[in-house]
Amino acid sequence: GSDVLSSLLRVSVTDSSMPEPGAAPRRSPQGVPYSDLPHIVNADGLHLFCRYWEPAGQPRALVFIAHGAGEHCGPYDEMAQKLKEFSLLVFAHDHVGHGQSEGDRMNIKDFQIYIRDSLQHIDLMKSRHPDLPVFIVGHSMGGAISILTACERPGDFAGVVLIAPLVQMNPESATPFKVFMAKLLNHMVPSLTMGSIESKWLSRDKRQVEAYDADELNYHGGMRVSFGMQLMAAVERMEREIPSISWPFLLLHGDADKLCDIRGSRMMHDNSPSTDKKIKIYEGGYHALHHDLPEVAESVLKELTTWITEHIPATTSQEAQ
Ligand SMILES: O=C1N[C@]2(CO1)C[C@H](C(=O)N1CCC(COc3ccc(F)cc3Cl)CC1)C2
Repeated sequence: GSDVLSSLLRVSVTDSSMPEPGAAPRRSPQGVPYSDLPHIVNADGLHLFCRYWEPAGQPRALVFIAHGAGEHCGPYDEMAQKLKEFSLLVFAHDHVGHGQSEGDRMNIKDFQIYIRDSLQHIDLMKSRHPDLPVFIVGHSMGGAISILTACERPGDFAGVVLIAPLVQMNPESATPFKVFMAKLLNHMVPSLTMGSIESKWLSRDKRQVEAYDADELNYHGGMRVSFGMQLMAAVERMEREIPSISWPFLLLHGDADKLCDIRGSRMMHDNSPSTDKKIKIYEGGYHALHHDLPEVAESVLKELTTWITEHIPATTSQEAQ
């Protein structure tokens, strides 16, 4: 009847890209309007907080930094500042559910979302600097994101630097019984949380461990079973991809790492067909090498800046000179 017609007429076609007039601005988990923060909006409409470190002169290359589980891209400021000194344009974002980005804290429906969002940000920066080579630097879970991102675009990256990447499960934490129980629990209570990341294993430098524990942008809660399953799925995906990895990479791993087993890095280095690959083992090094004892952190910065700058292709104009 006419009331149905009139109610239909009242339906306003809302254009999702334009906020409703008078709609409250989208705010970060810390309450800051995204209109005041550098950000991108991912394919699910979630706002991701971004950071950019732009060199003064012409940049020589783009470097995307992928942070790990439960942390955010802020702690990479020192590394990014160093890369900026070499005229590299560094950019990063807080992955969904991390730091100042939207999304359920340290949880993800599908690990592929991290890779899709990274490619969106990389493609955005490539569109702004079409002639620059692109590198990725990834730590821990961010290393897994970096590996799977480079595998999706095998010819697109001049190089990938992996700092203690998550490649294989820690055998102690992934005994067949524990994996079986995790899968069983995932069906029954996926939101059940397991233990949280033990910060004492992050670094031998207790000031770094204290900074991590005090950083409110880090997630200090327990790890959901469902999140652990996504990490396991990513590990299985990498196992399948490694035999076809042919892009250049640098692996840095501590042999006292208790969070991401060094065997994963050794396996990747030994089994990938890439002809341009390097692994550097830090004796006694803990997980977050870039935040380990000062001499280790310094060596990591030197290794990665040297490796990246040596992997910047000479531009045709230079060759012509
Ligand atoms: O400086 C830094 N580094 C950080 C924090 O701050 C460490 C953290 C990070 O990414 N990981 C450390 C923990 C690890 C747990 O792994 C699992 C747990 C349950 C499971 F079922 C399957 C897996 Cl694979 C994943 C990788 C980033």
